[in-house]
Amino acid sequence: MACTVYTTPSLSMPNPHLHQRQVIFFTSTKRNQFFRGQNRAFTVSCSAEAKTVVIGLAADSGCGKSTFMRRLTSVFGGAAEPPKGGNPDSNTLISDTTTVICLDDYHSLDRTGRKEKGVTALNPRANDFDLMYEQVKALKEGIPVEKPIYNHVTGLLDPPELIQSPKILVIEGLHPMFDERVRDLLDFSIYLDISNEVKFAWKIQRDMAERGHSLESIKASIESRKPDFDAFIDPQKKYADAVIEVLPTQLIPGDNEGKILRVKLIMKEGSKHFSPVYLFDEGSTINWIPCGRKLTCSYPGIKFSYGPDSYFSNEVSVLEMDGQFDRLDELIYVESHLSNLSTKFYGEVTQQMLKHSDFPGSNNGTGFFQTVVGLKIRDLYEQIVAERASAKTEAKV
Ligand SMILES: Nc1ncnc2c1ncn2[C@@H]1O[C@H](COP(=O)(O)OP(=O)(O)OP(=O)(O)O)[C@@H](O)[C@H]1O
Ligand SMILES: O=C(CO)[C@H](O)[C@H](O)COP(=O)(O)O
Repeated sequence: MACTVYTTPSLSMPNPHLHQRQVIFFTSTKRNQFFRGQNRAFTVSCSAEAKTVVIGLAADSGCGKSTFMRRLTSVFGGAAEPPKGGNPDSNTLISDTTTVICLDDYHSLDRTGRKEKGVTALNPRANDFDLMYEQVKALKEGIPVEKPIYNHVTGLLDPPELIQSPKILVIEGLHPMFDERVRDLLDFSIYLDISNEVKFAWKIQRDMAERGHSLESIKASIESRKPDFDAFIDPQKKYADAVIEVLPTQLIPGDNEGKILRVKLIMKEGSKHFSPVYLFDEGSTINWIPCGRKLTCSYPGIKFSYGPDSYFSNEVSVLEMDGQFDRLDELIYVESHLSNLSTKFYGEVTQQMLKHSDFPGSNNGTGFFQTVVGLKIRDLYEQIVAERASAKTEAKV
């Protein structure tokens, strides 16, 4: 961290007069403090450099954040695990390059507190945005923090855990783009926009099949969260650099089963370090049905679309896939028609998809576009690192 040190000639002086400045590298976490040394007083004033690349991932609960995180960390290599020897109910996942923190840890009200006050976890009143901002900022500047833990098993706030500043920090949860101060710390932001019909289908699949909840309780839970979801979570999508929107298919008229999906990757134009992926010809409007000799498709087939559009008054490029793959190895045919994928070798998207074929959404646009966004994030990270390295070299010359 680069800091300016102001020194005084002697401690005996009233109102220390700052007369000397020099820039040093200071590793203490004690910033902007007044220190007394041997016959000298020091005031350390730091304008800390960003060290960590910060990514925000917003979505409602049960909308695929964990799955997306697993795909992202896999792109960087290495497995993501909870902090070693820590709280077994920690929500944090750490790999060699990335640390994923769950913003549920900034709930200021525990489950009982929320019940007493009649607010949901989606309501800003149930969350501590000041602490979220302070800690994300500190981590971005390379300073470790003691982050609280929200325990989803007990519904209580557990003692904090120590989080070291990683190369890439992902903040995932309900509100990564809600608070302007936190939003400004993000180098890239993603919103997973799951339509109500699909969210319902996924919730039924998980909460009924895997958690034994009744259909009525799932419906009631979705309904009770909806007003706060509409007020506080959904509006964040206008800030996202990339939105993955998941809708029911249009290939089967009237389908509301939520099994075959139409998925849009909405990519903001002009975001720093991010250039949208395109199909065939950048900026053109394209409809493509790739089924035939090179891609096996069963009913109802696969349709891709690509083109420019406007999203909350921002210029965007939209890539859409409706339908699902029968054979994942044939995805290479689709991949070879896409450009600007930021892959390191031919077929890397297909390789990633095959590696995680057991993850939800691997046969459709959800898994495909999550993988593509993961590769774009790796590219963004590498660009930022390269820029910093060249800035340092220039500063030395
Ligand atoms: N792409 C997908 N296709 C089909 N189902 C999916 C997909 N992504 C997620 N799901 C379903 O939603 C469930 C939740 O996914 P995941 O754990 O990734 O979401 P989450 O947002 O992290 O959830 P939570 O916040 O509740 O922990 C999965 O178990 C699966 O049933
Ligand atoms: O929306 C959520 C974020 O994932 C959860 O509902 C919120 O964190 C409260 O958790 P719990 O239901 O375990 O008390």
